[in-house]
Amino acid sequence: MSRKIVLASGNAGKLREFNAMMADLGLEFVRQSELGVQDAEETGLTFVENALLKARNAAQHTGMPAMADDSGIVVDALGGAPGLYSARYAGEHGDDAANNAKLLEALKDTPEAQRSARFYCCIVYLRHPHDQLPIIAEASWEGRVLSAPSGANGFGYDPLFYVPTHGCSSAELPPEEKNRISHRAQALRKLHTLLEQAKA
Ligand SMILES: O=c1nc[nH]c2c1ncn2[C@H]1C[C@H](O)[C@@H](COP(=O)(O)OP(=O)(O)OP(=O)(O)O)O1
Ligand SMILES: [Mg+2]
Repeated sequence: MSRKIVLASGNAGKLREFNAMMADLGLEFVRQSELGVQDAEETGLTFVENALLKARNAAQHTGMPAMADDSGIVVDALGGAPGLYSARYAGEHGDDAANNAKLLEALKDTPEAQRSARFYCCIVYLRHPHDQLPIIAEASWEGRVLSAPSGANGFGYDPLFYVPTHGCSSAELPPEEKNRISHRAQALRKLHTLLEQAKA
């Protein structure tokens, strides 16, 4: 697959990670902001609906193949919250410090054994604006919420997400290791396999 893809995200952390991972997969993309595409309204009630809304918006505004990621942290003790609403959990969209503080507060009386959580990522790819057969890949990454932030890498909830397989937070992982094992890495690899199979 050779055509350039418009990446329908405004999240600098995600763009950094897609930049690193897509190069390795031979996928070439351009950020939607460089093409004047405004963010889509995320009015969906599921991750896949929101990812589809973002990808469709970018494809319709550019006429190009488009890819979008909708992701979040799903916390068992909070009935799956903040989940779909992770980016605006504390109210202001993208205020990572406020979102993390609110999550710590919400779990302040929750013992370690009940702080299980997962990052979830859904990626949608559209070949063109009218594509009726989107390619969809999803993955989750199991962990638990720490009681204090740790680490300076990554973005969003990484300082609070403990990765049991590595004994550290996802913000303490070297970026290349996170880009090998994360929900986003797993979902992108699945999408790439589906793209190859579909020769999209
Ligand atoms: O690897 C991750 N490490 C830490 N936090 C993460 C990760 N992956 C998603 N998250 C959090 C950030 C944000 O609070 C929400 C995504 O929300 P989400 O709507 O998909 O993205 P966004 O609005 O920041 O940018 P955009 O929609 O333009 O892609 O989940
Ligand atoms: Mg968003």
